[in-house]
Amino acid sequence: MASNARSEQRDISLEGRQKHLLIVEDSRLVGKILKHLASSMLPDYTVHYATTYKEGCELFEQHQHNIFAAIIDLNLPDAPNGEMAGYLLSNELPIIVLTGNYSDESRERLLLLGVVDYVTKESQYSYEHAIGLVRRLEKNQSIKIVVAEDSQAQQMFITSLLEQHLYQVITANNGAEALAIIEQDPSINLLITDYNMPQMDGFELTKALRRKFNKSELIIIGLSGVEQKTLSARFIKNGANDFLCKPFIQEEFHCRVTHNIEAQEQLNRIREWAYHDALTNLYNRRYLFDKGLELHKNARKNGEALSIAVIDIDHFKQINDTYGHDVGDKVLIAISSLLTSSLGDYPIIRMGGEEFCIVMPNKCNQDAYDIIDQFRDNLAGKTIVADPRITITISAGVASALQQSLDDQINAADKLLYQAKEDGRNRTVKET
Ligand SMILES: Nc1nc2c(ncn2[C@@H]2O[C@H](COP(=O)(O)OP(=O)(O)OP(=O)(O)O)[C@@H](O)[C@H]2O)c(=O)[nH]1
Repeated sequence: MASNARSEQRDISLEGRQKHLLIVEDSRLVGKILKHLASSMLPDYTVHYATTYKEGCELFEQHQHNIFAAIIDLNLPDAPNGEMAGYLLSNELPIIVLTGNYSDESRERLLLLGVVDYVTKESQYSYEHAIGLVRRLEKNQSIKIVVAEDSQAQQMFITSLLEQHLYQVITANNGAEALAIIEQDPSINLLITDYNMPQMDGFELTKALRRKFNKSELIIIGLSGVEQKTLSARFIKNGANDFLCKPFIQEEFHCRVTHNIEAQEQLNRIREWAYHDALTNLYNRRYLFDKGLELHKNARKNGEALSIAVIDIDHFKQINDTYGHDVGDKVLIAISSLLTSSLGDYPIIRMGGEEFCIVMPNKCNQDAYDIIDQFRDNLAGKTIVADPRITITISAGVASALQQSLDDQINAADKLLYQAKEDGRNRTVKET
């Protein structure tokens, strides 16, 4: 097992840097298109623009500690043979090269040099692709990829391709090693695995991992040789997301890796939306009955404490009736942000209307009561919305008896909340 030294070095060196992009392009028109696209697609970046090799070098020297990547024209008036690319690559800067005309030789030369990608100046899409790659590189720095491959030459080749795109790479010499690495680090996003390996082959590894991680949690790309065509289908049937036949060309490799990572990101984004309440951005009921259920099951299985608190704003209808629904919404947003800043260690769910639920693993009834009642006490009398000035109080119920289902425990907390309302509001009621 060997984590990649160059990636680690780059990660550290980029930490705290501002986002600066260097563009070196002598055509005013192309430069204008790139600057325009950068301002809309990378609004958080400062763009330095040069039209010659000399200017490009000067700008790089001035801002090199902040420059993250460069998009450069291969042939500049004062550097017709790709000298700009050579200079920036010797300074370990990721570069995307623009070229006026494609040829197999120049493609080969550029990829050998170690550029991130080359883009032919053909259409608006080419320029969008170049700018989009900068954002991709930025995200790649936090993506961890395990390469399981017993051939040292193949392992080094795949690692170098991934490094060029700034991924964090961890290598394994066989399936058993890869399995141990991934089991220890659930933040690993992707595994690229060969089939033929000592100790544990690619299929066994894929099968073992699929018992623990589904396809959106861990992407698996299998590698198979041309002489073993059926391996690819078998990889998929054993749970791999995708496969690649060796030998592959670099573009094909990057396309497959990027495509799978972007699909995973898209899925995670959709899942995030599906789990969040649109007004307050707190979790919603769907989250409660997926993740909350898991927490509840685990607590029961391990004999650990888990408390459920249900909180409700007192006389919220009066706020709506007096000031209107918009002000009511402001109050809901304000209390959600207070809940997050005070109780953000626990999942906070908007159950609907002005009712919130907090799942508190490892908290017994008294501990959970103390935390929730402290929050209630701090809130009472505090101005929650400044204009018009609004103060609120809340009532809460805290249930911790785990013999019930999650649903039953929420109902029990709801009953205690009802009692708090009955007893005069602005109070917390726990189990007796
Ligand atoms: N502004 C706003 N109001 C909402 C929203 N969802 C529900 N409500 C309102 O919340 C109010 C809830 O009122 P009630 O259930 O009568 O409760 P309450 O006035 O808080 O009284 P108690 O809970 O008994 O103290 C109703 O007026 C709903 O229309 C929302 O998303 N935004």
